[in-house]
Amino acid sequence: MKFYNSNEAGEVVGPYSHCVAAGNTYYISGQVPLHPANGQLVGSTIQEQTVQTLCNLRGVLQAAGLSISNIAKTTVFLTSMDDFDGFNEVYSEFMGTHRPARLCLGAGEIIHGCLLELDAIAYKKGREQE
Ligand SMILES: CC(=[NH2+])C(=O)[O-]
Repeated sequence: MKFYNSNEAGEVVGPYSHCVAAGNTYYISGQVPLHPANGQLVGSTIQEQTVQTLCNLRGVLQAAGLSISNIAKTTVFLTSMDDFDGFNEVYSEFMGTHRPARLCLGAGEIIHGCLLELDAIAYKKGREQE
């Protein structure tokens, strides 16, 4: 396995790595809307927080040599399903024409009062098994 961490996604907030590759499959830890530079929550609306979360996701993807097109599946946790449309608005723009599989569900509480958390599984062809 190979372990990746990104300065563009901020410090991890617990005992885990930003991303772990097992062969050609990459497991990206839950991303939240905390700013990479200072760890502070960015934004108060679901749109603002989704932008920061996806920027952090992009930072992790880049650290592992991946891009959006490598994402096979995401899991999204929202503290309120009333934010579903607002989240989708930003997520859809971020993904462009790429449409990974997805699970989206409501969560009781997310660290630091974040409105969402999102993790991802990505795939990259041609890596040696490690
Ligand atoms: C924020 C997060 N990914 C965790 O596991 O605590």
